[in-house]
Amino acid sequence: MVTVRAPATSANLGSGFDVFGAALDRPADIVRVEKADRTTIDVTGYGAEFIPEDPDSNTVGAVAEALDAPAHIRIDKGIRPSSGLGSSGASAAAAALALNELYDRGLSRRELVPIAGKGEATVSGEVHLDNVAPALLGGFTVATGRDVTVVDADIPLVACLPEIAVSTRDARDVVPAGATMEQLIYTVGRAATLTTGMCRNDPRLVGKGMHDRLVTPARADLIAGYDQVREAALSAGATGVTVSGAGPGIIAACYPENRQEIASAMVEAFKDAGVDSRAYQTKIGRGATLYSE
Ligand SMILES: Nc1ncnc2c1ncn2[C@@H]1O[C@H](COP(=O)(O)OP(=O)(O)O)[C@@H](O)[C@H]1O
Ligand SMILES: N[C@@H](CCOP(=O)(O)O)C(=O)O
Repeated sequence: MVTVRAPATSANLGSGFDVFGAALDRPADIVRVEKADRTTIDVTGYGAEFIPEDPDSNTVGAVAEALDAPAHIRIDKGIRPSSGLGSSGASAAAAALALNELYDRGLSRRELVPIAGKGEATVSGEVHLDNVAPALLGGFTVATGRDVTVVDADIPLVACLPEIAVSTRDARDVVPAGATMEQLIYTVGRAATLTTGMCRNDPRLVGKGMHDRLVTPARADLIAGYDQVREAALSAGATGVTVSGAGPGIIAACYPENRQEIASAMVEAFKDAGVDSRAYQTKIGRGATLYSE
């Protein structure tokens, strides 16, 4: 049996749609695999009742098929599905690493990124590697085509998850079809600022670089209370706040001393908007961890 813990991830980080991603220290999914004649899946944990166990519909099924690695796969969800915290991608990344080990396929973590991406695409509709790359490789990742650059950044974060479900597939439908030159110049400036901040471990630059005028406004409209929660986090000391992945999670960058206050402020602001939520005080963390038995 092989067991893997794969972390939640926050994709886009505002200015890096479909490119930027960050592994979060917590929460995480745990995936256990055992060899079998055909693939079967059991799901337990947070939101398990909303996750299909049919291999054709669960992200881990396509991974097992791509690796020609049939297995009994047990998924213990620590990351709620339809969260914007890379829940479906975390299971796919964990399964890729676990099955590669179980069947001794000898692929590197980088080689597993597109395989896990195939699994994730079964639910989101299109391949985007900005969840599975950080889930496998850790840190802050820049995924362009098959090239992934990793920065082992150390940035404190708060991820606040409201009791609203937004599927990545639906949230991709509201992405604008094009951009003006002015919007492109703004986005490049912010993305470069964010990347510099990650390389320097500078929460101020990371927060500044999270601002986005292109994709985020349309997605924010799908999250009740977004503007109030963003304002509350900024007032409590966040250096930047944006939609996490496709939402409804909201991610804030900060200095360590403000993290607790920001988490409370975000939960309070959601409550004022009539929405229950849960805040994770976290930071950029490592990629999936492998445990063999
Ligand atoms: N292993 C899995 N973990 C989480 N969600 C899964 C899994 N397999 C299939 N799904 C489906 O994927 C959808 C959630 O994925 P997605 O919309 O991309 O959100 P998230 O940001 O949580 O990854 C849900 O419809 C869920 O049922
Ligand atoms: N780049 C994707 C990321 C989706 O992340 P998720 O955590 O919501 O699955 C997108 O923005 O659609």
